[in-house]
Amino acid sequence: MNKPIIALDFASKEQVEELLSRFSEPLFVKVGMELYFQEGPDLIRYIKSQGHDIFLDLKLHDIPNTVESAMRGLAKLGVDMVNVHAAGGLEMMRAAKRGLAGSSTKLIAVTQLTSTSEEEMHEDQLVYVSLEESVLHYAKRAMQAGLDGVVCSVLEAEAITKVCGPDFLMVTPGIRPASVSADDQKRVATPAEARVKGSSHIVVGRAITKSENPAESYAQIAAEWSGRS
Ligand SMILES: O=c1ccn([C@@H]2O[C@H](COP(=O)(O)O)[C@@H](O)[C@H]2O)c(=O)[nH]1
Repeated sequence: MNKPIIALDFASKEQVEELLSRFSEPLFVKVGMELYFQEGPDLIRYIKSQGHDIFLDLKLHDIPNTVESAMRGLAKLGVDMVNVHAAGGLEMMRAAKRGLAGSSTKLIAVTQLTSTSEEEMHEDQLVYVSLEESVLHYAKRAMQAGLDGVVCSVLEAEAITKVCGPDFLMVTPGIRPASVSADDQKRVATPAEARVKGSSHIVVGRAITKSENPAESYAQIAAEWSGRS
């Protein structure tokens, strides 16, 4: 069972240090735009030096040439996972993969953000299929482009496994233990539901980072995710 990925949605290295100081074991953490745009590659090197795995969640979405060059730069950071938006298209995803050639960094594609409801997808994107159909379409395109998996919600995980097989990564944010508010997330599930539906990884931010006791919340979520509680 993969470790829960903790979303370090902070604005400074000091906040990261404070959070990490509460843990004694190696973690899998996610660095997103907020933190990376403030602290940059030095922070990635710092987190690596502390022995943690990193998902660098920058969600690239641009023309193929730009994405390929950007990925060439990110490959040098030695992070464990990076991503693009599948909406950038097949050629862009292939270019992203070329940019990572020679590195062991996993490449995944965001399908539909977990903060998007079906109604919003219709209104904002003028995509008039079901949300699951749209996510499945993007998952198939990501697989066709040779990516390692997708970012999706737990609600689509079973359908993706049927089409893309059990080895295709399904990294699922929108994870909320039963007692925690959904906030801006629309497609949410508990850690136990994620295990049952076949997520390969869960991403958890506020349920840990805003908790009174982050280490305890992490331990509870990890236990539920692995089926130990
Ligand atoms: O579809 C997506 C893609 C990425 N995210 C990111 O995951 C975390 C979730 O944080 P919570 O506090 O647990 O809601 C956050 O960093 C998002 O940028 C996502 O939520 N949905």
